[in-house]
Amino acid sequence: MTFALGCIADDYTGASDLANTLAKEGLRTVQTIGIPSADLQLPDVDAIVISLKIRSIAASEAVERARDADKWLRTRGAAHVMYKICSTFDSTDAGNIGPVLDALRADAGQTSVLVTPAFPATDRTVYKGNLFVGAVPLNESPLRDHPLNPMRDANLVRVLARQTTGAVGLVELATVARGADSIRTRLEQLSASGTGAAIADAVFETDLEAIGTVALAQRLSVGASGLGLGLARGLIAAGAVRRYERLTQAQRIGGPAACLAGSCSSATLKQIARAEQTMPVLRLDPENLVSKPSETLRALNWATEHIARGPILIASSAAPDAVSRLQARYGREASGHGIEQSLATIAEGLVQRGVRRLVVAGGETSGAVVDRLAIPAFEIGPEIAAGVPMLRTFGGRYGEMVLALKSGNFGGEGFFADALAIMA
Ligand SMILES: Nc1ncnc2c1ncn2[C@@H]1O[C@H](COP(=O)(O)OP(=O)(O)OP(=O)(O)O)[C@@H](O)[C@H]1O
Ligand SMILES: O=C(O)[C@@H](O)C(=O)CO
Repeated sequence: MTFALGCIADDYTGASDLANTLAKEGLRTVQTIGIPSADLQLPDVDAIVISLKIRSIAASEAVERARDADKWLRTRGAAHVMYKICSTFDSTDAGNIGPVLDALRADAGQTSVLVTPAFPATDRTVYKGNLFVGAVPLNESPLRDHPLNPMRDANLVRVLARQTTGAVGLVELATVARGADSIRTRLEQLSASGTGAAIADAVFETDLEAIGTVALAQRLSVGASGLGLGLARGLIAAGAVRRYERLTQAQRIGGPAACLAGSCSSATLKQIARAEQTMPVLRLDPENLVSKPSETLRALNWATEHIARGPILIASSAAPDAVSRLQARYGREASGHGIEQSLATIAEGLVQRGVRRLVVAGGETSGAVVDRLAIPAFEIGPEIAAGVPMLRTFGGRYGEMVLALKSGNFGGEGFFADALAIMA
């Protein structure tokens, strides 16, 4: 097996977002869940995206898993590995972006690593090291109330410096806008002064193309899907990969369809409210989900009543004040993990009742669901919304299924209906 680009994603929705971008840019791409087992026959591809679930676990464990994935990719010939993080830089002062970056950088024998979460397609831009979500700095966006990693500082040089052992520098937009040579020169300066990570400003796709070109000459880069776009265009421009036309039509799979939401992002809350106008929606009791196993049974009984008549949505999602109250009572990790596992149990019950089309909202939630269903890999289908492709399972115990794993903040208000329309 040979491929041009190896990627490691810190969560599953992030992985499908990156896989979507690479496929859209013309790279034949497969998304694997964890390191592929020896007996999984992967198709011929240009890019492999290994999905890990390491965004919110202990830093030492995240480092170990990322290093194993990196080793797997390198021993199969990956000259460049991109570590995919969230476009809203989801992390805490304890990690995990910094510790993973430090470890992969040391393994790659590289001095300075380019880092950018910019992703213009979803309005994430970086200027003077500050991350903007739409028109506002990260700390003024809804991410300031994220249930697991509240983002209260928009300055990524500062944010990353608190997580890494090395110094953090900046490649300013004026430098990026002058093109690849100018970025390379700045990176060499930062490297010479021993700077371990360089946050790169980027506002437009042309900025990411220039950053991608420079990154490809190195062994490691860190960023969100915008960086993936830059790397993909760089590979095609260099003739390392021939552009492939992605499928824009999904093959029909049919059968019952369901949506599950564990994301509490403001985008997902609006999408659930909109879905209530078009499909039956069950709002779970989050307190019962954490403390009483019977809540999952209630959900599955409700689903059994409705599923034959059309798609349904089951959600644990709640507004920030309700999330805070639950966390104060049960702890942030215990409530998050408890709800994820309950939603995974509901997903498994739905699939056992014949569901083969499943939409999941939320990165951690998607991770728990996909793990419970023991899906080994996905082929990348048509795009549903920016950053969200339709995924077709590759192998696995339930046969062929289609899924959409939606990052919490992605998609328009009609996302659930949009996804179901494509996953016909
Ligand atoms: N009502 C609730 N109260 C407290 N926590 C909740 C509630 N509903 C869901 N959660 C937890 O909130 C977390 C949401 O994280 P998740 O990654 O699934 O969504 P997200 O952060 O919006 O998505 P992404 O990571 O893709 O941006 C999960 O741990 C989930 O179990
Ligand atoms: O980059 C993003 O914003 C998403 O792919 C993601 O990682 C959210 O979990």
